[in-house]
Amino acid sequence: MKNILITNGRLIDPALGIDGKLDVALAGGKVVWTGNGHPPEGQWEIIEAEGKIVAPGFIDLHCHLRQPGSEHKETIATGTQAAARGGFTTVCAMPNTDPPIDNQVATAFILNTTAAEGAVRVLPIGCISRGRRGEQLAELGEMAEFGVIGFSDDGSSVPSARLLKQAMEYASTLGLPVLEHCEEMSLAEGGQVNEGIIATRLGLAGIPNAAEDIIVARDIALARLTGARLHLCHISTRGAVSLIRQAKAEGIRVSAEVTPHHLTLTEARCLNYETNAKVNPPLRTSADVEALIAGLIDGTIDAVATDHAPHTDNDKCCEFNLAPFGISGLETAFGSLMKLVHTGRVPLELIIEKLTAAPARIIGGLHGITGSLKPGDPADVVILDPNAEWTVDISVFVSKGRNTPLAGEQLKGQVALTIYGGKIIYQAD
Ligand SMILES: NC(=O)N[C@@H](CC(=O)O)C(=O)O
Ligand SMILES: [Zn+2]
Ligand SMILES: [Zn+2]
Repeated sequence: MKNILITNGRLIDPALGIDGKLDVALAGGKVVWTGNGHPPEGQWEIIEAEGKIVAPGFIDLHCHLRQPGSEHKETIATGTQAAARGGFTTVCAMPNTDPPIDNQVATAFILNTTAAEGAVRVLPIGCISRGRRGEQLAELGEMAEFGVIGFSDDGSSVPSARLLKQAMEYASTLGLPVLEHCEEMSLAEGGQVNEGIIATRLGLAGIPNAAEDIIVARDIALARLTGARLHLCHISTRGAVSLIRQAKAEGIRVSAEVTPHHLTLTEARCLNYETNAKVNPPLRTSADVEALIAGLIDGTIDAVATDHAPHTDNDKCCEFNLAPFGISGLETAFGSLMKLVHTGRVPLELIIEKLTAAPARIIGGLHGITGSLKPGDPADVVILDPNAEWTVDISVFVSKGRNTPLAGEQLKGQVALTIYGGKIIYQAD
């Protein structure tokens, strides 16, 4: 491995409060120095970053890698290559695979496969319930010993408040969060898109905001009761944002994430029965999008996570009703978030914080993840060109999932280079 010196870039490291022209030196898989002018003695491979931003490698709290069981949609190999292309050096894998990750052997499979084939670090999330069936608790303690960073039945909510309360009690003795997909089943059942005028025009059943708000409220009540850490996945409604804001003001241990698509797209994308815009939770209205942006800015929403949910062309090439939910998001995350920066809505430094320091805080220091570039930290770095314009070309996606409503779109802001453990793993052409 060559020693790398990244020079003349603008280093943004929100965990350390750094934003300035600083060089970064990497050796032995670690950051060894940041500073100006005089790097430590040695042989350096120079990476020129003039006009670019240098930041800690992005951390995705929520993605679907589909292995085991749906390797035709994605594998740990292809999903982590897509992560590298998106500037991510750590991704947390949701356990809704087949079989689900609900015990230590399955957890070990994810870690071993990653060690053999992964392009970036994969941190497993374990199921809350056995088989993700929502009936009995999974092997939470055993999975914790094997290194899961939290528990989730993502894909659905835990239907029983009693079971979730139990899960929270166990998770909090293990020091881990419960990550909830917020969707009240009886309200959401059969729903295809956001409930409202567009659903009516399309003749599709709707999923109302209340389906999310009800579970957010229930889960906050359980976090208040148990004192456990609750992390709310892919928040999409204005109601959820205000519930989380109140809960945080009360001192409840709740955190939340939002996806790039919920921050930048509305339900209007589903007109024309565009199945690549079919996602769970559904794309909502512009009033919801505004509330999500406000929540991101005021800290109500802690982090941005992709909820990368790859499906094959065949899966999505069908009647809207029959198409699976999900958007392939790793490769477009940064470019689409930059829309918020270029329109003056959100500062660039805040976007970087939501992709680095914030998710690192939620992971809580496990696996040595800091989301930062201080000497001694892993040499996980992303170099960004904030003004490069590019067209989303699904034919060059490295994810097997080409299911994005952004195909053909022009984005401004591109990942130029990704370094993982001191090695260059992606470089834009
Ligand atoms: N978000 C989605 O639309 N789909 C996810 C499941 C989920 O995150 O709930 C999937 O696994 O495909
Ligand atoms: Zn979900
Ligand atoms: Zn998900």
